[in-house]
Amino acid sequence: MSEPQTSPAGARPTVVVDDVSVDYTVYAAGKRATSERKLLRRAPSLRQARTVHALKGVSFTAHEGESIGVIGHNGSGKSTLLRAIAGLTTPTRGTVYADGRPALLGVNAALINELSGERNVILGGLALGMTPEEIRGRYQEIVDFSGIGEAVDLPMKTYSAGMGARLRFAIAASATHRVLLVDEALAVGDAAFRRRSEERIRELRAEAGTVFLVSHSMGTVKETCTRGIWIDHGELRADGPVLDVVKAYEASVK
Ligand SMILES: Nc1ncnc2c1ncn2[C@@H]1O[C@H](COP(=O)(O)OP(=O)(O)OP(=O)(O)O)[C@@H](O)[C@H]1O
Repeated sequence: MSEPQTSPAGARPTVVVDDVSVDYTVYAAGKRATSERKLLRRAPSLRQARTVHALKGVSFTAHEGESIGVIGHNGSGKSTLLRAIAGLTTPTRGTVYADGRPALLGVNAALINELSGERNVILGGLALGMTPEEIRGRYQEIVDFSGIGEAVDLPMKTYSAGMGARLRFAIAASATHRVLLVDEALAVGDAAFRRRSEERIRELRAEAGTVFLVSHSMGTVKETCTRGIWIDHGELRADGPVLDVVKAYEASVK
């Protein structure tokens, strides 16, 4: 079960995670050292600094056409793994090799709250490397996918959390990525939106990309993914066919 998944016949590797560890330094009272200023402000309590080993020597290879569900309990290191693959977090040790620029689409994707949904579709599309023509061509499709309707003309700050997250997902899923990283985005929508998202993930996989999905919903993972990766306290606990990995994980939390 913990042996690495053998590659699908002839499929090209898209992501190689080679012995990756990520450490975070956490300061007194659980404050995170996110900026130099914060660090200086907290200087008197530096001696209370503590290291969190968020990922510990994780290795695996992903291939084109795979859809990989990343599962594990809260704080086990799943988001950190996705951020490392996207190049947003630098591993303390080890290396990530990736095909193209993996796109991380999560409920946190940076859009501007003061701007309308429409402006944000353009902004998000440009950030994902689409040309203005491509964005114009896909605009209606993105808005329809998000299901936010006429609210697209209103500033994003007037949206509910679910509406904002759906629009972010719709923008990011509209581009064709070689490697797409989805962090819990599917948890935010209603049943109809979830169905559209799952369908889109299947399409992206069929386009020979690789999809990583972090989710606490084992149903979604089983329906959407071919392979499971279980991260437990920062370590790769299991890697294999999705049904086997989900079963082992569920057995461990009972
Ligand atoms: N920027 C940061 N600074 C300090 N510690 C962090 C930071 N980001 C994450 N951590 C810590 O690293 C560990 C792994 O966090 P991570 O967010 O990767 O877990 P997760 O599996 O995605 O959790 P969840 O399921 O709750 O979203 C946790 O202990 C978390 O508190």
